[in-house]
Order: sequence, then structure tokens, then C-alpha cells
Amino acid sequence: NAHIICRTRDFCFVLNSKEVRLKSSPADLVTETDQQVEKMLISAIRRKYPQHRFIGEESVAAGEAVELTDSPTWIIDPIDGTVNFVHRFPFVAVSIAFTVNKQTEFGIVYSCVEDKLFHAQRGRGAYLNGKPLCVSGQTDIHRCVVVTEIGAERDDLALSTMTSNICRLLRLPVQGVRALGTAAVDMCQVATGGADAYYHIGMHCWDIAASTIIVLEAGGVVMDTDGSEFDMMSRKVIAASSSAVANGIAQVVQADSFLGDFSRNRA
Ligand SMILES: O=P(O)(O)OC(CO)CO
Ligand SMILES: [Mg+2]
Ligand SMILES: [Mg+2]
Repeated sequence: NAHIICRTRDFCFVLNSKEVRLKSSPADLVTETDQQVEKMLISAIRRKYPQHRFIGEESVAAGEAVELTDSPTWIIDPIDGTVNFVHRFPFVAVSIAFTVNKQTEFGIVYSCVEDKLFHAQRGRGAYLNGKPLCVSGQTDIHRCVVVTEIGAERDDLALSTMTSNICRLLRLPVQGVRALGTAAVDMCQVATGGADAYYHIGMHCWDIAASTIIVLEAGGVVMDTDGSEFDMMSRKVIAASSSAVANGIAQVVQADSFLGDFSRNRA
């Protein structure tokens, strides 16, 4: 059993995870808490906005389609970092983004154990617990701390792509490569200036939608891992402190070898 106390200024509750089940791989976990948090969020939002649509990680795992339309849409990851949650590794977040006409209007990432609430609204800046955020502004890739994720895939091609990308970055060299176990919190480190870049191939829109607007509103840059325009449904992202760093990472990171049939969102 895993449990984590979630706090905000308004409420305090204990999340109990009684059952851990596997999804797409032996490292892709889901608990009752993931499902309960998603249900709680969707039902509360639906009561107020009955016409709005939802893309939620656990609803998709239960068979719902992943379709981003022009309608107002809430993109929800009820627990980003479920493996951390199960093991009590202290980086676990709730990630919520809201889009209209496929454009993100605001994003919220609540890093529960740290009690850090990141949020950003389009054109209105990014904040951590109410204080404005700003990226590091670093432009020299050799001075960067880069965050990525190991991911849940365990097949040979995915593993060799992931490890060789990390090796290529370390050989540049960059000053550090880190992985916290939650893409949402990883990307928020770029927004704080604590890290200079984040990249990953294989995250879903619910992992990165909220933190993308947080990085952008903190003055950062977001692009596809091939250097093209970012598409939150493509499962490829670089978030960086500057265009120079983002382009530097795009030149190093290779995705093609294993994206194949993997390039759309499925839970
Ligand atoms: O815990 P989740 O929501 O599956 O997300 C993981 C994706 O590997 C970390 O971002
Ligand atoms: Mg996630
Ligand atoms: Mg999740």
C-alpha cells in the first residue's frame, strides 16, 4: 500500500492506494487513487461546465478516445508520477490544462508532496505558489542541466533510443541529466530556472499540456524533438530556457527509430 498526504490551503486528505495494476508495461502502473482523483475532478468540473469535454489519462485507459477538438477541453493527469506514488518517491503531481480551439488557456501542476502549486494563464505569466516564474535564460547547451524521463517502455528499441539520447547529451557534454519521475514536475523545473531544458519522446498530452504553458509563460521555448512546431498530441517535446538550447537538444535527440506506430496518444 502507498499513501501520500496531499495538502493545499483549502483541504487536506490522505490518498490510499490499495491496489496497483499494470497498464502498457511492467513499469506503467495505475492505482485506485489515479482513477478516483480523475473521477473526482471530472465530476466536479462537469457539474459546473456540463458542455465541456475531457481527455483524462485513466478515462483513456478505460477505452475513451483521445481527441482534441475545438471545444473547451480539460486535459487531466490525475497522478503524474504513479510509480513514484506507489514507491513513496516524493515527486507526484496533479496536472490539469484547459484548451479552447486547441489552444491552451491555462495550466495547473500541483506537486503534492512539495506543496508547490504551479500555474500559468495565457498572456498572464507563470507562478509558483503565487510568485512569478522565469526560466534561466541559459543559451549555452554546455552549461545546461537537462531533465528527461526514463519512461515506462521496456522493449529493446525504446530502451536503446532512450539511453543513446542520454549518452549523446552527456557527451556534448551537458552539465547534468536528471529525471524526477514526473514529466509535469520535470518541465516545471525549466519554468523555475532550476533546470535549463526538458525533453522526452513518448509522453502523452496529459503529462505535458499544463507544464507546457507554464514553461512558455515563464519565458521558455517549447518545440518538437525534431525542431518543428510543438504539437501536444505528437508525444514529442523539448521545453527549454532559450531557442538556442532547444535547437541544440533537437540536433542531438533522435526519435524516429522507435516512434513508428507509437506516435499517437494512447494510455
Ligand atoms: O505517472 P504517469 O501519469 O503515468 O506519467 C509518467 C509517464 O511516464 C511520468 O510523467
Ligand atoms: Mg503522467
Ligand atoms: Mg498519471
